[in-house]
Amino acid sequence: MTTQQLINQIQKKKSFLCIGLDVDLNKIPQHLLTEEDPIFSFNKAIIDATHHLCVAYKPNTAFYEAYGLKGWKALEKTINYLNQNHPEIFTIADAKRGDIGNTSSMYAKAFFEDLAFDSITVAPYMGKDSVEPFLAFKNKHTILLALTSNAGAFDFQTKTLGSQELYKEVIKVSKTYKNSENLMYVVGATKAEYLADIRQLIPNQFLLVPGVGAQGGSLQEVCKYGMNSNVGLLINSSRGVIYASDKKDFAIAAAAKARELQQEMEIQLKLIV
Ligand SMILES: O=C(O)c1cc(=O)[nH]c(=O)n1[C@@H]1O[C@H](COP(=O)(O)O)[C@@H](O)[C@H]1O
Repeated sequence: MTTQQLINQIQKKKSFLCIGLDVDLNKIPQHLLTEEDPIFSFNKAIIDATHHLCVAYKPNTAFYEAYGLKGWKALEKTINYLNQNHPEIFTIADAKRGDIGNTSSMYAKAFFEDLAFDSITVAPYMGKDSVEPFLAFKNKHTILLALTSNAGAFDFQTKTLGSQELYKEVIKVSKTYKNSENLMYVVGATKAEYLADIRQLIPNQFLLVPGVGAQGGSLQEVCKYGMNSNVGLLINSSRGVIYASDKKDFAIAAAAKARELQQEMEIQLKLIV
């Protein structure tokens, strides 16, 4: 998917919501456990109920890998279901990969070709030759971890390297990579006050912003500091949406939560026109 197609979808749906499909069999409604593929059944119900309210879905691969082959099959069925029924939706494989060049190439093939995701999250730590193999794919997007939402982000990412913080160095150096136009960045919603500085460095790039809902980040604060004229934000909520209810009404409850977030986003969108 091109960035322009993503922008068009945001304008049409008046939403820049990304729903995280982080499926935990201990948290989904227990009646689904008798189904042949409970993870896929859960995802399908959530997607059917919410696809008109969001522009992206982000399955975090850990939640699938944890269930072995069954989990991977459910991930494959989920991405195929999205690509066949909702090709306008932006899909994110939250896999946080990155390795030496030939290994990164294989990760990129796995997620961009075999599973046909639009994007993947990548850790920047191993540098240029670990990131560029992902960037080589046309109309696919590499979402680099810049400043993450967790407390551990302060261990390294905000430490000063030379004259500036490491996360700023990551952003600056990554802009010199081949095909850097395919880069997006992760900035945690819990670090909203850093977004003004980040926007100085990357005014136009899309940011994936997880951490609203369960982690306590504020959608309004993120928009205040992070929004650009194309919106430039994908705000993710996983647990806050998909586990709104653990009863039979779970998909309806998820849609109600997604609607709440979409409506807040619609208000924010009015501020940039
Ligand atoms: O890359 C991510 O998506 C990510 C980066 C980050 O800094 N913080 C973060 O929470 N995430 C992911 O975003 C999701 C957040 O889930 P909730 O806290 O349930 O909304 C999880 O899948 C996390 O792995």
